[in-house]
Amino acid sequence: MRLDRLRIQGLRCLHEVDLALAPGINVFIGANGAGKTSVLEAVFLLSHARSFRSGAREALLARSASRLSVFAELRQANDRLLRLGLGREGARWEARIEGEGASLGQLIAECAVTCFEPGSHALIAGAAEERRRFLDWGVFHVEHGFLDIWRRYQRALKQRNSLLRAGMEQGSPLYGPWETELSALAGWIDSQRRNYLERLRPSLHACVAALLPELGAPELRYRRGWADDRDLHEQLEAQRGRDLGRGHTSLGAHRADWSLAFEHAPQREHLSRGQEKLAALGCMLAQARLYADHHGDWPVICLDDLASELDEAHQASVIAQLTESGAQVLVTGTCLPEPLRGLPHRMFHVEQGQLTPLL
Ligand SMILES: Nc1ncnc2c1ncn2[C@@H]1O[C@H](COP(=O)(O)OP(=O)(O)OP(=O)(O)O)[C@@H](O)[C@H]1O
Repeated sequence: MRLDRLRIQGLRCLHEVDLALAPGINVFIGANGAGKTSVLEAVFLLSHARSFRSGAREALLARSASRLSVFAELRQANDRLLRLGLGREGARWEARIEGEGASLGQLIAECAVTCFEPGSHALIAGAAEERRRFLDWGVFHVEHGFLDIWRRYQRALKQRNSLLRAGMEQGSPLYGPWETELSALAGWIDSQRRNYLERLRPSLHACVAALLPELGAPELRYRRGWADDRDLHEQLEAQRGRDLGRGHTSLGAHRADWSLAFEHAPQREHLSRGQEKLAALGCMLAQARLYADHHGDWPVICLDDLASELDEAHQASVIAQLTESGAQVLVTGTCLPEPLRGLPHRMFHVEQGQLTPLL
């Protein structure tokens, strides 16, 4: 899929931006703080309804604006053109598809964006939440019902946590229904996640090994969030006493995690920061490739500050993979990354939130 047109209003320093994008490579060049990453942030919002940057959602809204919005004309496989919009006024997101109100789930089902940025190494070295998000984004695009089940799971979890925080005694019958619900939903979530990881495994091996051949074969490991030998319902009941002390539910699908280990770097601590980044990028490219296999359409690929994240050989390897795939690519930098010289691309100069196409 590709963005033919992108309009951004009231996002950080981007007050009013309207761009016609090239189907292939688009490069955004400008000084620090010019607004390059914010363009990628806008694109990412359409497919995740959140930013890839940490920090409060309120910070996305330009200081002088009361509303932020992102609008895109998205061309999908088979040349279908979709008009998508996402706006935020106050604390609420509002999605639109073809001018009609839509749920966030409907919006993100239509638009797929993968973004590699300076914080991406967190996928390898950061908290488990980052990896669960990655995994669940992939699962959602194979099985859209996932979002609904995940929300129901979160509601049941909240209820059990409220009982724990209220100090409800271990033997209370109030726990039972929530534990039954959690256990049934977690079982479904776990099986979807396993299926997805099994499908991801071959492209993950190929993409990660292509970027990090020196580390040998990668191995994908998954933990579902509760012990393998008994069902969750039983474990939750047995765990009530300890959970009461902690004030939250310590077992379940919200505790799942996955990791990558390498033949020549069996522990995460064996990876350099650059290798963490490359491993994260490999995972993202693998996910994008699996998406393309499933939907017949590559996600839009964003590469923030590519030249300062990767050495030139790795930049060239990524660009070669993406050029071959035919994916639309949005790259930012303070200058044109060396491997892009000589390749067809559209370039935009970014300065104080203003974008100018360069010929
Ligand atoms: N809520 C906001 N309202 C107005 N301006 C903001 C807001 N949040 C951030 N900014 C400004 O918007 C700009 C955003 O910069 P962005 O991170 O997109 O720049 P960049 O070109 O990617 O920079 P770098 O090369 O340093 O990474 C910065 O100048 C920042 O100070």
